[in-house]
Amino acid sequence: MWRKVTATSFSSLKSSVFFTRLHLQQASKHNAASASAVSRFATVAPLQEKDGRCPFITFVLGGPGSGKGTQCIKIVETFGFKHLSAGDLLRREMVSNSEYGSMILNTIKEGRIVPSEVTVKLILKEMESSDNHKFLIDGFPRSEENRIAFEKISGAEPDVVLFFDCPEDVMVKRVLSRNQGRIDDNIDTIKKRLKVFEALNLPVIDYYAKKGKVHRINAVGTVDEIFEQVRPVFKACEQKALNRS
Ligand SMILES: Nc1ncnc2c1ncn2[C@@H]1O[C@H](COP(=O)(O)OP(=O)(O)OP(=O)(O)O)[C@@H](O)[C@H]1O
Ligand SMILES: Nc1ccn([C@H]2C[C@H](O)[C@@H](COP(=O)(O)O)O2)c(=O)n1
Ligand SMILES: [Mg+2]
Repeated sequence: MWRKVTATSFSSLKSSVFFTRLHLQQASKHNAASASAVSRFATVAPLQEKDGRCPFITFVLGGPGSGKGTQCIKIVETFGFKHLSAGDLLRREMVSNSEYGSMILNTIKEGRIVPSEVTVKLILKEMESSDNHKFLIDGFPRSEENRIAFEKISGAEPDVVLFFDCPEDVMVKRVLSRNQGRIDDNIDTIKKRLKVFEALNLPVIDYYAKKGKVHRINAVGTVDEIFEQVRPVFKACEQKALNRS
């Protein structure tokens, strides 16, 4: 069965090495927001077992341009996971005539984070409709609001958290040369995304680090060099993922 989890108080995070005054200000705003976001989820069902198996969940985290999507492609090829990029799901929703379209567009353009109510629904819908039971959830949770909403609604927590740790100058260079026509790949939005990453995403990584779930990957190097750090993480849990029941 799924492990049931409960939300964590922000006070337990205050001693973290990652924490700064900015984190705490942002975190308390998001803590208040998360309570109301979670209350709007009454219609979304918790994740269920499929064919007698519980999903094996990996959260893939790291700053903008740290190489999450690139490494996810290699993990899918090598280990047969289903890749769900929260950013891609939101971009797809944005262009699909959704009632949330303009809100998502403006939020992404501003480098901010879309309310969990929207993102968690999109992720859970994809998980429910997939035949796979091994998931890479890329770019999620981006904030404590995301994390708490996902854990409460799905009734699950990740088995593994990958953290692609990359210096800002490398991330900026990669994003500016990405050339995929993304509305947020410009220097002004990147600066905002980096601030949001530090203020809201590092606390999530810290939370899971304290639970012993984080595998830190040095994200500087060639794609293949980086994958050689990723490979043993999945090798080590291959049996666990296969035998999940
Ligand atoms: N190790 C690497 N060396 C050089 N370039 C890389 C490396 N990994 C990824 N890139 C390139 O950097 C850009 C950003 O990579 P990617 O899209 O995988 O990052 P991301 O973490 O998913 O970013 P975002 O959060 O903005 O979606 C892409 O153009 C990709 O081809
Ligand atoms: N959990 C998430 C993930 C993504 N977004 C928005 C904000 C991001 O800047 C944008 C692009 O995501 P990426 O492709 O870089 O992973 O999508 C969000 O609001 N919440
Ligand atoms: Mg990406």
